[in-house]
Amino acid sequence: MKVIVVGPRGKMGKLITQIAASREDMQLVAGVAPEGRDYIGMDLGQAALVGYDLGVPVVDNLESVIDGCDVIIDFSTKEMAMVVLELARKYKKALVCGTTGFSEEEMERFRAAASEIPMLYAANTSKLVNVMNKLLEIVAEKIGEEADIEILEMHDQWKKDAPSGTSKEMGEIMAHAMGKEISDLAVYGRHGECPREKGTIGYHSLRAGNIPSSHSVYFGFMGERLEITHHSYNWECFARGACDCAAYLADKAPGFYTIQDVLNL
Ligand SMILES: NC(=O)C1=CN([C@@H]2O[C@H](COP(=O)(O)OP(=O)(O)OC[C@H]3O[C@@H](n4cnc5c(N)ncnc54)[C@H](OP(=O)(O)O)[C@@H]3O)[C@@H](O)[C@H]2O)C=CC1
Ligand SMILES: O=C(O)C1=N[C@H](C(=O)O)C[C@H](O)C1
Repeated sequence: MKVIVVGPRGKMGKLITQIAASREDMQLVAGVAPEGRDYIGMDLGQAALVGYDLGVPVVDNLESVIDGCDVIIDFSTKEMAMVVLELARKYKKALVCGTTGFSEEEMERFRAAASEIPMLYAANTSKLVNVMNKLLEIVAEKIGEEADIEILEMHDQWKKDAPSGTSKEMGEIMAHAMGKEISDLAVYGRHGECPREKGTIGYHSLRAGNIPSSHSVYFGFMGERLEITHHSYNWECFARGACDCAAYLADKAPGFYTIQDVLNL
């Protein structure tokens, strides 16, 4: 499978390139970086600290290399992800997007593209986070309406979006398990009525140091609480998941695929 990585110098892009380079079922064909960077033209293996040359370049124009790939893996910015999406559609290439921070209208553009290309969007590509999502679905369905539900996420100081894509997805999963829409349940920060209506979902975001990612969901009752938590120690679990998603698309027809399809959850 021939792979292009967008943002190969980023925290995720670097690891994705390193993992793809180590896989026998993947061949890297280029990395795509923003215009003007001093690593444009460098060998992708050097730019992404793979440790050896890959014999393919980092370029600043996806369109100049897109013909040579089967799949594009994008973990960049929400602006660049939209450019990548339109080019993937134009050239009929499979796309894995793990970038976060999109509006509902932008998410709809990913879903619409699925009629033309194999499209996999995943706000979190860790296996254990997606197992956690299954647990949240069960708990919210059983006791969500009676609980004070709080989502607390922590990330590094550089993360641009808040709440995280994962916590937004967790909120949606719990709302649907309660037969509701998240837009009717979401409360951002500790504002508004006190105590809050049961079953509403509070979002809290912390940004500190180099924390890779932590998500906790608290279900508060009187006299007891249930906490479900995932911690990642680095970004490797997400990068491995991203490569698994790309491999999953190898023989797929156009359609909207999810990480649950990949993990068979
Ligand atoms: N789905 C998941 O499981 C995960 C998702 N993410 C999401 O992935 C995204 C990236 O995260 P992270 O790696 O931490 O961020 P970084 O800021 O470390 O990396 C982003 C990369 O995108 C590159 N970039 C920016 N603009 C362009 C452009 N126009 N063309 C090409 N490349 C561009 C940057 O280039 P340069 O370095 O030159 O500035 C940078 O290398 C975020 O939205 C994050 O939330 C993160 C982890 C896991
Ligand atoms: O930016 C990150 O680091 C992460 N972003 C994703 C998100 O917004 O949920 C996934 C994971 O939490 C790491």
